[in-house]
Amino acid sequence: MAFILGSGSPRRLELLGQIGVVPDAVRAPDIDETPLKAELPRPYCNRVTAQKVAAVEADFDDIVLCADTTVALGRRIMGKPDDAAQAAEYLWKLSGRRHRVITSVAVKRGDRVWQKDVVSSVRVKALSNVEVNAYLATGDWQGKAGGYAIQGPAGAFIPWISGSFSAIMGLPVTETAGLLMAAGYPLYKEAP
Ligand SMILES: Cc1cn([C@H]2C[C@H](O)[C@@H](COP(=O)(O)OP(=O)(O)OP(=O)(O)O)O2)c(=O)[nH]c1=O
Repeated sequence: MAFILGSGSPRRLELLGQIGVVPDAVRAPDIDETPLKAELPRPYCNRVTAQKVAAVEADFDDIVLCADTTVALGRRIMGKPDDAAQAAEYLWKLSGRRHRVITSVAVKRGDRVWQKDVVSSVRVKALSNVEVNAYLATGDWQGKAGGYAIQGPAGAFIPWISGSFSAIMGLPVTETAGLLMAAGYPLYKEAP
């Protein structure tokens, strides 16, 4: 049995490391992340995660883990911004409001899949021009759902969350540990 991280996200590799899990291989899934017409954020996040875990090549007895993080403002899905202008648009929409961050995690082994969605709430302070421009200049928004990352400089814009910090960052460590154990991954080896 090999453990395969089906993700190109350095955050997910780091968060797995937090619980002592080091993948035998890292394989980024290549799927179309375009939302379906009128698709709501949570079903979208769940569907994309299931597609990611189905797309990663692995031997039958390997354990594969994939996840997706989606920022949702009401019914609107905010993916990874294409450019700085879209990141700015997202930040202004999030400014002074509360939004949800959904992370779905899927673990596959053989023909079984264990999957869990974690929904958190995040409040962003009312942002100023100076704050938005300074953040955009860092480039930290690149590759981040909603155009920000709580673990980086944008942490200064977030006075309150309800939910899971690690889920907002990309991988909920509690739920991930549970899914890995369900799939038979030896997370906590018994002392001999
Ligand atoms: C909201 C938020 C997102 N993110 C990141 C986590 C994810 O890497 C990214 C959301 O994009 P995802 O599509 O979930 O993941 P990815 O494309 O980076 O990697 P892969 O599909 O190969 O697994 O946004 C943060 O790092 N911090 C945050 O606060």
